[in-house]
Amino acid sequence: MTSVALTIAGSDSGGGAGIQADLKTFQELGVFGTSALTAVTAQNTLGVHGVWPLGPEAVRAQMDAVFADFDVAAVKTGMLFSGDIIAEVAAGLAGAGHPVLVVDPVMIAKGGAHLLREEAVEAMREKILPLSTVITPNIPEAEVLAGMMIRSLEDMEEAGRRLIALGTQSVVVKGGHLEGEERACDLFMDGRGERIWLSAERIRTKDTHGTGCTFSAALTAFLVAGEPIGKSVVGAKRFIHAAISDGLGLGAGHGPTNHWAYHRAGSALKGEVLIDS
Ligand SMILES: Nc1ncnc2c1ncn2[C@@H]1O[C@H](COP(=O)(O)OP(=O)(O)O)[C@@H](O)[C@H]1O
Ligand SMILES: Cc1ncc(COP(=O)(O)O)c(N)n1
Repeated sequence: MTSVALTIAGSDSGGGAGIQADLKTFQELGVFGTSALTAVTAQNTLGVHGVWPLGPEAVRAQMDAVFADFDVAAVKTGMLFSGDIIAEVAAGLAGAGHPVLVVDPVMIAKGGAHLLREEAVEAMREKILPLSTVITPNIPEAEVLAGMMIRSLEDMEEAGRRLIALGTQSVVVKGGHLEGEERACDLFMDGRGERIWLSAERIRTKDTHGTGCTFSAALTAFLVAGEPIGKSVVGAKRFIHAAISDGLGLGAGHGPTNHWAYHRAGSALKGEVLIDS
């Protein structure tokens, strides 16, 4: 049977992040993607040029329409923008019987634009985190949610523990932004003590627009395919590593990653990601 996932996120007109990255990634991994838009952004590789949020009732109506007609195996959230939208998304997820939920707590775009209002951080912490199967913050997002600075791999572990204490079942702290680390290291932890460090060569490229969206969409797709969470995280890391390695060179700024690189790379990817559990 065809598996269905729902992404609740913002639109990136540049096609590298947001809803567009999620749907492309779902498609590549054999999952049928549905979507609930939270906002439209006018965006390209040079930055975010405008943000137009939808009303919370429009977000909820999209979710309800999808849930009413499809058997949704997992939901992914990206840009949620405001406390009002978050409250409606949380209510919509409860109405759908709390499906498997991957939360990418998108806050600030690489160019500095706010994709989550500051007033909404508390709602993210209190209303969305406790519903999540896994949350995938980058370093600045983990710092805000866990309330601490992250300067080292040890700090990533402490932030992971704090996020689990806030109610998520598991967490991937993504280390792409960790200054001074030679490899791109991410940490998976769950509430039962499982811990996996994933690392891959840090690629020297400016084309990293949408890496977080693409990683969490791939994680969602592997979960939908029935993989256990640890294997899904490894699969997502391989997917994003291929997408960053095989760049497309599009646009004059921070270009998108290559969403079809994973299939082109095939089994050659196996050795690219080191796993330490
Ligand atoms: N230059 C890079 N080379 C290899 N992997 C990277 C690079 N930058 C980011 N990654 C990986 O891409 C994923 C998302 O990265 P990160 O930059 O931490 O999140 P975000 O895109 O949300 O800011 C992580 O798995 C991270 O390790
Ligand atoms: C609509 C939208 N959603 C999310 C991001 C974050 O992108 P990144 O994954 O590079 O942090 C973005 N730039 N635009």
